[in-house]
Amino acid sequence: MEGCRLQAHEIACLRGERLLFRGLTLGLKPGEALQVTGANGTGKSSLIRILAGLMRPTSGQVIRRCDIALLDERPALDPDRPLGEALAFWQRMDGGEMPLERLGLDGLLDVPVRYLSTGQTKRAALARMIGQGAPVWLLDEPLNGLDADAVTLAEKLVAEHCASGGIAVVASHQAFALRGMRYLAVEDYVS
Ligand SMILES: Nc1ncnc2c1ncn2[C@@H]1O[C@H](COP(=O)(O)OP(=O)(O)OP(=O)(O)O)[C@@H](O)[C@H]1O
Repeated sequence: MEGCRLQAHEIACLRGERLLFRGLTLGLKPGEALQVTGANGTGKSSLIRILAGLMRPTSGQVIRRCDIALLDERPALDPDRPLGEALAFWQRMDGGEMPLERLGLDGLLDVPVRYLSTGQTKRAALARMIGQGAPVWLLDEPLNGLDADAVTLAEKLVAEHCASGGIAVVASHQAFALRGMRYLAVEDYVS
């Protein structure tokens, strides 16, 4: 993860008729974490999608010098398959280990994905993201639907990722406890 970098230089995002932000610059090195804050609709998810390479910035440049894993509201798990099979599909593709027991998923492997609760689905999405083994984690509202214990676990998993040289960007209007976290308020980049 040593040469890994995630940088955005003077990026702007126009969606429809609305300029969400402009002149936004950020840079993250191994071990660093950033929380993107802002009220609903200010552009947190849009920024995450731009950093992930799923959307082009209207202007400016993004530099990604390593693999990226994205966690958002779409877990990309086949709703008709049992959770174990849906995760095994990604494990074959990605090759990494998923901490199923730690995430409390080991007892749910026979349950079809569509029957999982909101929090269980989020924990499954976390497992999938971890299994990707990517140095950069982009997490869009990772705490939505999690109970207090699962919130603490998610914070711990991100802390461990950064402690081992990973990079994390967390977009959330909720508090995310992480020592050394930096903050970027999208509203500061509204024209
Ligand atoms: N495809 C689109 N075309 C036009 N406008 C869009 C599109 N997708 C999102 N928007 C608008 O862009 C704005 C920012 O959306 P975004 O999802 O990035 O905000 P957010 O800060 O993540 O919000 P929330 O906290 O509610 O998740 C919103 O006003 C939204 O309606």
